[in-house]
Amino acid sequence: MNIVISGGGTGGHIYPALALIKEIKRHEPDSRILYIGTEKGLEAQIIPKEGIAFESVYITGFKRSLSFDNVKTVARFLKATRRAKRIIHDFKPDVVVGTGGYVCGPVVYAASALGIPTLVHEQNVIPGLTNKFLSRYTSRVAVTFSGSATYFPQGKTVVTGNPRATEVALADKDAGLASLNVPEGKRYVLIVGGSRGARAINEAVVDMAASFSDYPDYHFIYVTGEVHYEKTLEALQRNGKLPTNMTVRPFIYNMPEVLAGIDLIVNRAGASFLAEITALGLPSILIPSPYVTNNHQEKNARWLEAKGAARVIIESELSGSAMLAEIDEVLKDGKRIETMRSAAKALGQPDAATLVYNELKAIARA
Ligand SMILES: CC(=O)N[C@H]1[C@@H](OP(=O)(O)OP(=O)(O)OC[C@H]2O[C@@H](n3ccc(=O)[nH]c3=O)[C@H](O)[C@@H]2O)O[C@H](CO)[C@@H](O)[C@@H]1O
Repeated sequence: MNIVISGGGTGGHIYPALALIKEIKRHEPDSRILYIGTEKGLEAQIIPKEGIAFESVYITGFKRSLSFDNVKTVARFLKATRRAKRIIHDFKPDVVVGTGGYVCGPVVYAASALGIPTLVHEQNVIPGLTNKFLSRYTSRVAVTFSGSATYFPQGKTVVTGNPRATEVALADKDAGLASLNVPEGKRYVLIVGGSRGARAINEAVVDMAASFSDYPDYHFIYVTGEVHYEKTLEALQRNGKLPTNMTVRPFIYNMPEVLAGIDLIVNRAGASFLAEITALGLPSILIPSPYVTNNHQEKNARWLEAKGAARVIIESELSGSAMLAEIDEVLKDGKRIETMRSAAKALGQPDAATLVYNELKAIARA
């Protein structure tokens, strides 16, 4: 099966695409894959690193409010669609897939105009604008949560889960910790602010890092986000020497393996991360981003909290000490952590990638 796949802007749209590519390759090692993204999105760094062919189109997102920029965006959309049509025509895929983010708009639209079967994958409970628009033209819509099926046309919408869940469930847990060079025999806490890092979480960590050494049984793995790395490291060092039970990284490229080895995650509440956490049955402390459409991260987080899988701290109530107290409260209570683990696991969908692959087989040109 030859596939063009598009998704981008942030990791939450790119990693499900990568997980799906891995699943396709697992079944069909000879399949040809082409990824279409934008030069500005994280995909331009991540995809070529994975050895996958990458082409780009130029496109920006629509503003939800009335704005002259939207006129320019329409012009860019038309131009990007023409370019996507040329790329797709030359590559001759059997199916075209979009995993969200505005770059999918021209790519999936171009494919359906060319009569090529298409599928979009939606990671969130509340769908993004691009997927909603595209769902009118696609052959299939694959959703992560049954609750979002109501936003899409009936008859072509299927509940599959997020393909990244499968990748994480198959990950080697010892390899992740070994790659970070962390000491053995600790309780491992990963602190991360989604795929791009989060200023509020970084401030809380800078504020509390000096106290990490009061918890020698814990090892803190802290991901700042690529663009925040230098400044955050400087701020940490300004507060004194880095504690020895702390590892700081700008980004982690082998996240599935790292997630498989840790005991607790402190994070935003992006949908792909949540699919990973639940596939593994990993307890979490979630600080939803208040800066997203329809406050959807808080809805994601409250869903896990209601099932007993996660604790939630609202950003306005976040401080270094609140975060550290919550981490310690979860980790020191063996019974609580077990309950959180099984509650998270019950929500996991580890066969998601296979379900999406089966849909692709069903619609692909013979
Ligand atoms: C601010 C914003 O608009 N956020 C959205 C974005 O989040 P964001 O891009 O942060 O996405 P998620 O938190 O859902 O997922 C991040 C992905 O990046 C990976 N990762 C992250 C950090 C790292 O160092 N290494 C790494 O590999 C994670 O394993 C995961 O697969 O897309 C998600 C959905 O798709 C949405 O739910 C989020 O609301």
